[in-house]
Amino acid sequence: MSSRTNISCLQEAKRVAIFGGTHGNEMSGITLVNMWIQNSAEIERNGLVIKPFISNPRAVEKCTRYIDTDLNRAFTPENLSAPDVEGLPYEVQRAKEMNRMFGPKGSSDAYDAIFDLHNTTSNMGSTLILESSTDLFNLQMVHYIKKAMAPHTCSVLLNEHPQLKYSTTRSVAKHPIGLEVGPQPQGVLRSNVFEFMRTILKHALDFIELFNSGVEFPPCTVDVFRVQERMDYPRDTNGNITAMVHPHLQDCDWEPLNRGDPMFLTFDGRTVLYEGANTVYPTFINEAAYYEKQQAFMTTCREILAANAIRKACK
Ligand SMILES: CC(=O)N[C@@H](CC(=O)O)C(=O)O
Ligand SMILES: [Zn+2]
Repeated sequence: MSSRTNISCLQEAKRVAIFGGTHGNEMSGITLVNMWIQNSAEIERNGLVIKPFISNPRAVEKCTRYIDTDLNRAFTPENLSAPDVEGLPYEVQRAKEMNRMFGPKGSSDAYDAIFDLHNTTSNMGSTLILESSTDLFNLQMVHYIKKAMAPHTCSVLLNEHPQLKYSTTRSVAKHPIGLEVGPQPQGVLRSNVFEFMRTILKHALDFIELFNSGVEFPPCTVDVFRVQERMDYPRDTNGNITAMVHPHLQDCDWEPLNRGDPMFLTFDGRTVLYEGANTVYPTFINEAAYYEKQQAFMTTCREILAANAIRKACK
């Protein structure tokens, strides 16, 4: 069998957007994107159109996650097809506007790749977020980035969960990639987090430039953490939180949580144990933005995805 048999030929990626300020209090992406809007030399690549863009300028101005509703949940088919009437929530208007600029979502006119820059208050380190296990272009790209970032770890979170997947800002692109770097408090810029995000993006753009130049990427595997379940805080009958993330779990993102391990510490000093049968890998532990979403952390399971070799399709 010829070695060419398993090469997937994919379309060139010509138009790329970099979103910062999808959440107006996540300062690394906001600062990087504003910097690149001023001077784009650092993100320019041969044959690529790259658009740095502030997704939610009103939220950025107020340094708040959103004005009316979470922009990173707003790119639903219902919202995107809603008529342009007065009085729509600001983020729904903005989603429709961005869908016209970078989409339409799901169409051949959509941008090829969108990098959406986020920060977390959790101790997740550098994380790439994927929405599909079958997007070969993205799998090859995250493989390239992980290798380039070594010896630093870059984790991959895969959210394909039928109920827990949400309609992200980046989802208007053919290849949506989230960057999630932490820990960084909301409204705060930390130089280490800023520099990690900047370096990941550099490698990502290098990958796209190489791909477009005709380089072939051999088959690879990618270790991912697949979203499994959302875990809420313990609550009383009125719905008020009655416990904190246990000190043994706090900051232990991506580390195994086994049956019988401490999970929460109630205000009156009781330890609540994890009772699931299988080992899971928690992430987004004690993320500030998720209190309103009734989520203390998310469980994931480890999985190894395989990707075909890829190269640019000949026209
Ligand atoms: C802390 C935070 O904002 N995380 C992002 C994750 C993502 O982009 O998928 C969000 O919930 O929208
Ligand atoms: Zn965010």
